[in-house]
Amino acid sequence: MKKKRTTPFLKRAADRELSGDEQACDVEDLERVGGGVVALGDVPQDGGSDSLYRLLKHHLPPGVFKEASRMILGLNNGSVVGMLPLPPAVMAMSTAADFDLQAYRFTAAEEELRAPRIVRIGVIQNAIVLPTDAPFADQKRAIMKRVGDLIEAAGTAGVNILCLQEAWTMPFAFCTREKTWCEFAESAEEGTSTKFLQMFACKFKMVIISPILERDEVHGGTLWNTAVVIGNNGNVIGKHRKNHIPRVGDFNESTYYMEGNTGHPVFETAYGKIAVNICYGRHHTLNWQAFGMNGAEIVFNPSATVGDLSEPMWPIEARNAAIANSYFVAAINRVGTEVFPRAFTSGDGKPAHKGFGHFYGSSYVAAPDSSCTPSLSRLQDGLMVVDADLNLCQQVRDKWGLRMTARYDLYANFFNEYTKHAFKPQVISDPLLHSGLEAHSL
Ligand SMILES: NC(=O)NCCC(=O)O
Repeated sequence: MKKKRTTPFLKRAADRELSGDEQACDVEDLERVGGGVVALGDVPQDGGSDSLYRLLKHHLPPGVFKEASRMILGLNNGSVVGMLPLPPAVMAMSTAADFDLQAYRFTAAEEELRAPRIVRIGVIQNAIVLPTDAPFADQKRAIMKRVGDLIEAAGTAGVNILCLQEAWTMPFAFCTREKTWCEFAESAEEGTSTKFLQMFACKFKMVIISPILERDEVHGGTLWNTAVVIGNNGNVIGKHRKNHIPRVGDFNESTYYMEGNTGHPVFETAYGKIAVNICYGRHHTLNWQAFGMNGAEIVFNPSATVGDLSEPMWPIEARNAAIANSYFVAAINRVGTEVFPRAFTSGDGKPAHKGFGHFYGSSYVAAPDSSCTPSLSRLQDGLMVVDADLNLCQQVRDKWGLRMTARYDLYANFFNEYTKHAFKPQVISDPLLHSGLEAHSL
């Protein structure tokens, strides 16, 4: 019997020498996919298939799959998105700890005056470990242990900048509106998760973005949805608080915290200029744009979102932001199904329920030239490692001129008018609509 492998393809890819033009998608064993196929219209009870990419690989003839993947992922610097070989030790870690491991590389054209600026990006997606009715301290400790194992793998893979998922230290309990979950909040600067990650940042000389539920003791213990940015020397460089708070479906986050007050900071790190657009902010194009205007070269989008609500949007929005703003985007979503002890409702007519639905993982990285990696598993914890030559940002800006043609003054004026109470929409009506003349009489 064939041995089941849950993290199939990049482990093997990294085992062998890759030719320069090798496709990023040479998947051979897709056992999970075959088992997870559902008929159109069915709602999968188990989270469904492992990934669209593996589904296609499994069902298409190889030549058709190659062409389909070129069309889906696009071309990076004129070639298919390349695979990145990883040290065998990292692959061994993914086997031992059973997480999806994928690695790719985005190149840029060689320049005469600038050396390549290659940064190794890592993203981690994970499920909670213990049931949500376990003691909070145990839940948090178990998540930190699990994520610690994944961070070790990222560090061993030589990741320079690592981002975790939104509110990574806790279940995404904001659906419940119960205040007991506020206990998971901690100080951005002094909290246990920050101290925990500072250790890894020092050990691996790695910048780490840590999205947590923040308690701001200085301002009356208020709560925020915050990303803490830890520098490669273990210092806290700064933090960003989520700008746009969802009020959709079971995402009852506005019960807990307010819209952020930190603007659109870009953090200049040893490895490049980075920013964090937290989850629901990805639906707001101006949010993406402001980070770009402040000079971000990579924007991370740590998220927590579920299938019914957003899965069709997921592959589009972060990728579109990378294209529209000529920077790299790393989109990270948690994985698994979280069930809470007490049923809740969200005022949408649905019966009281205890679950949020399936967090579909599918983390990926998109490049400014519209190319994109495949996604991590929809079902499994995962680490994606991506080399990105940041020179690509300026090259794409020079090619497409999107900043130059943006007409910011036009829009500044428009927004200025729009935000006035007396704003009148610029609508030019067909005079015949209100003239009493019927269309058929013309
Ligand atoms: N965490 C969060 O903001 N989720 C909102 C749902 C979504 O943006 O898909």
